[in-house]
Amino acid sequence: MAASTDRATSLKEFEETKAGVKGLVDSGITSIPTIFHDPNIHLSIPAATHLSIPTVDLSLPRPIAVDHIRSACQDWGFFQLINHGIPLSTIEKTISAVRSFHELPAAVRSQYYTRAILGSFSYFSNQDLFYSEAASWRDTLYLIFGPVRPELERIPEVCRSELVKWDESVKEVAREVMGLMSEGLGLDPRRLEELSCLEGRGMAGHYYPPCPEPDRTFGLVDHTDPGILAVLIQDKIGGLQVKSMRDECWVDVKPIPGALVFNVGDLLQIISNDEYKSVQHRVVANSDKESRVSIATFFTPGKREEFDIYGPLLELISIEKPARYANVKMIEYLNAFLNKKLKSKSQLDPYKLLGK
Ligand SMILES: O=C(O)CCC(=O)C(=O)O
Ligand SMILES: [Fe+2]
Repeated sequence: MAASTDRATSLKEFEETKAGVKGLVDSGITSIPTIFHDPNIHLSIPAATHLSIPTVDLSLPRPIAVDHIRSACQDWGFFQLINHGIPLSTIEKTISAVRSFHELPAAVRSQYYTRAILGSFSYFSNQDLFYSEAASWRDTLYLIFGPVRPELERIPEVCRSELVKWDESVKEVAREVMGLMSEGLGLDPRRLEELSCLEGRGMAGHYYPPCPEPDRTFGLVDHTDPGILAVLIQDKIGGLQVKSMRDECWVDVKPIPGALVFNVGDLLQIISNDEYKSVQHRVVANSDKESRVSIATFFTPGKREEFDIYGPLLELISIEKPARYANVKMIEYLNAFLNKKLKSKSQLDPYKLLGK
């Protein structure tokens, strides 16, 4: 059989188990199937240990917090937020609810296995399984909280109340941080919120089982996030790495108990006219003996009608700083993301204006 047919068959077989990577690990495998062998793994140079992403303390006086957030968004595109008011116990409960879903018996969780994002809840392994060069060592549950209200009864009971509560908590902190980010751009604090940037919300509950050959694959290949902002919580295992813009090396995002990891998405880079940066990040395959859990909430504009267009904000454009991007039709932009492999050129490129 030709290699590509072989691969297609193996992908299909894996998909049909509906048990994800967790199912493979539970079957007792000691080596990973070839569909997971990543041809770019040699680029997986170890992270630079002397660097770390900035930490922002939200309890500092507002002008100082604005300043810290502005420089983090300009220089790193990432920061960890502490003293944000969400109790550690809430974060721990949310993480453990996602873990409980992924650790349900295979026969139970497989009933939820689907790639159809419609209907507010889905569970799958690798959103780009059929487009990517190599699969990654990760399963995901995905929820849509807005702009369309979720059908709550579709969310499995093991994690329903925790994830609904988490959506409310994360939205409130994001409201506050978007205010500071707007101010950091010299805009009215409500500017991003008025653009409906809090309304589109998707939540990915990732599960990274221990990998028997962590040198052959990734947990999540390098990518940028397409939307406005992502907010992540993670357990103590670690594995998330960010590409430093200055040194071009990978930097570990060390888990800080209770911290929220914020990162700028491609759309925020566009509307801020390159003031804030959307930066590549990835997750190495889990070499720990316990599974890793992380939960990312993605904020995108809720306005997605035919006529809803987003581009560099007029207040940020001048003769000295002309617009660097063309306008984006939101509905086309979001559809393009759903149909591409994660590891591909960022969504910014097609909108870049030449000569800038
Ligand atoms: O699991 C992580 O730490 C990162 C998740 C992430 O980057 C994503 O879902 O886009
Ligand atoms: Fe991401």
